[in-house]
Amino acid sequence: MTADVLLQAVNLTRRVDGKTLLDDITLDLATGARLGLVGPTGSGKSLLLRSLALLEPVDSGDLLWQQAPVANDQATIYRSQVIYVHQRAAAFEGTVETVLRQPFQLKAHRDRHFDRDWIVDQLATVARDATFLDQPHEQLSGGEAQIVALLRAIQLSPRVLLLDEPTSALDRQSARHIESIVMRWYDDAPDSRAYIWVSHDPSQADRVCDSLITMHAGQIQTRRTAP
Ligand SMILES: Nc1ncnc2c1ncn2[C@@H]1O[C@H](COP(=O)(O)OP(=O)(O)OP(=O)(O)O)[C@@H](O)[C@H]1O
Repeated sequence: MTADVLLQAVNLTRRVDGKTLLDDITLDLATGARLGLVGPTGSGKSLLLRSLALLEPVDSGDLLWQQAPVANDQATIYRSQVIYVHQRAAAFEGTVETVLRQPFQLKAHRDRHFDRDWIVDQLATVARDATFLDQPHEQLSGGEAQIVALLRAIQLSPRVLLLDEPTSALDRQSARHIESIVMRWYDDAPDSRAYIWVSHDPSQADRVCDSLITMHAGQIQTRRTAP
């Protein structure tokens, strides 16, 4: 099957206080891509991912979604297709179920409905049962909060996940749980989905990525196929 280009960054550049933080970044993300983003601390990985998620501005360059520039009035639609997952999940009030239901109150997701059975099925793959939904979110462990953050995103069926070190603060088992949720989302529709995964863990990058981009000082240094 031919891959379709979903997301394209063309010559993205970001400068702050005379320092170039992103330097002429060009990359494509096609359907089926499992792209790893690696590089030393401060090389610009998070900033790039956040720029792709429209969470940070750029000074120059273009961002294209399915070959068309992302116009200001399409940002909401774009954000429902391209979801950024932070390395530490935000804290929320209320139960896990309340937190998972919240996105459906937004205008952008009004045509969708919370699917409790689907969530319970997902939780089973990470050794949690339905009672997990009744737990207060603020009492969850870091790993559990990250599971909720991920399920909150993927229940919306995004085409692209931008995963910013989603397991860096977690123990090994929790990290594997996060990986299994992402893989399940990807494997459900690999011909229409893709992700970028920032990781400092080479064995994880080998496990979850097919190709790797290495950043250094705001630039793309190398592009290669994962071993
Ligand atoms: N909004 C911002 N305004 C100004 N400087 C920023 C901003 N975001 C990031 N930076 C700077 O840009 C550089 C790259 O930061 P970034 O967080 O993207 O690095 P990183 O490669 O993700 O690092 P790490 O692996 O430690 O997470 C750093 O010097 C950082 O201080």
